[in-house]
Amino acid sequence: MTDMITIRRPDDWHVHLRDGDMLKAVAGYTARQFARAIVMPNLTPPVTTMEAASAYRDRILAALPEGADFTPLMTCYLTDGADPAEIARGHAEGVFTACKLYPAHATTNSAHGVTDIRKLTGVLETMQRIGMPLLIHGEVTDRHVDIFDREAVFIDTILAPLVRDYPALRIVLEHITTAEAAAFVEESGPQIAATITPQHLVINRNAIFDGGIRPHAYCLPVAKREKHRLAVRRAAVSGSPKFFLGTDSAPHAIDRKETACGCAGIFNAPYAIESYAQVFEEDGVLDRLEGFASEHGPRFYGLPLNEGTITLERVDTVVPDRIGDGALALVPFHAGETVRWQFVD
Ligand SMILES: NC(=O)N[C@@H](CC(=O)O)C(=O)O
Ligand SMILES: [Zn+2]
Ligand SMILES: [Zn+2]
Repeated sequence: MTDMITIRRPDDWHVHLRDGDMLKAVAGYTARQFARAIVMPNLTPPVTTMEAASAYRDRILAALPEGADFTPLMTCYLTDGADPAEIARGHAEGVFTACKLYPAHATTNSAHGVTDIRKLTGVLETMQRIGMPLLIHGEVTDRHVDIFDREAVFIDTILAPLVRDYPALRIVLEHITTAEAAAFVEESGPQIAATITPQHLVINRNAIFDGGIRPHAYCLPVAKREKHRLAVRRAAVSGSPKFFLGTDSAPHAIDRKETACGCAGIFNAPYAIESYAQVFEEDGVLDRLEGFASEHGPRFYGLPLNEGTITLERVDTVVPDRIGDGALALVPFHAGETVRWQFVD
């Protein structure tokens, strides 16, 4: 007897699809499992205008495999000079679903990010007024702050005051990694939510140093101590509508990962839903996977739930060491491991 689960088709509320040949190589993995995805704007140059976002959306649609049923939801990369009028117009015309705040130099391609949140006053007032979500990479960039503390310090010094100053602003704290982040979101009002990646449910910081340095386990925010993984995991499986699926799948070519100064990012798109399903099963709440993967996100964003379904079969699946060829070969999350589920369709 096979064991199957069928859930409403999920969405990915945080993904990096990249551009050019890499986009063509990875888009199909996300489009296969997810009906929609919030596409991160950290290209070079970043996506800061309606024109750039529309053109990028067209390139994504053109990169999809024949017959794919997938809607990219575009985001506007905030800079110090971001224009409230352009953002409001982009939102009204359905080009921008949300804006993305990268503190300058916090992560990959964030050099044009925001140097001081006070520069965004007009933008944040506008977003609050029109109900447009602000998505945040929540880490301070002060190099004197220990890298494992940068998320918690961001919450204390930037996010908590931001929530106080803009009490109706809808905020998603992206890819949370700490007990402090989970608690902050849980204790905030319904306008504050968080996305959670598969890797932050599965690995702690030991994985980055397991018998040697492991570049494919390195992403930002960096994985933390075990107690933080457990707290993030409790939040994900709790059934709270404030926590939802966002893979942060972030492909980088192997030679950019396996080098003296390797890029941050884990490519998890090919087995994303399997990875989440395994977590919910291990915690005895497979019945809550659908809420996390397919319901909490659209409800937060005020979008309709997807109509279709996906089916997963409980069958051991070996994740390959590499996916793709040549310069576009990538090492997926769980490479060489066995996951206990398989996405069927
Ligand atoms: N998560 C990562 O480690 N990397 C992301 C950027 C980001 O989401 O911070 C990337 O674009 O590579
Ligand atoms: Zn980020
Ligand atoms: Zn990301």
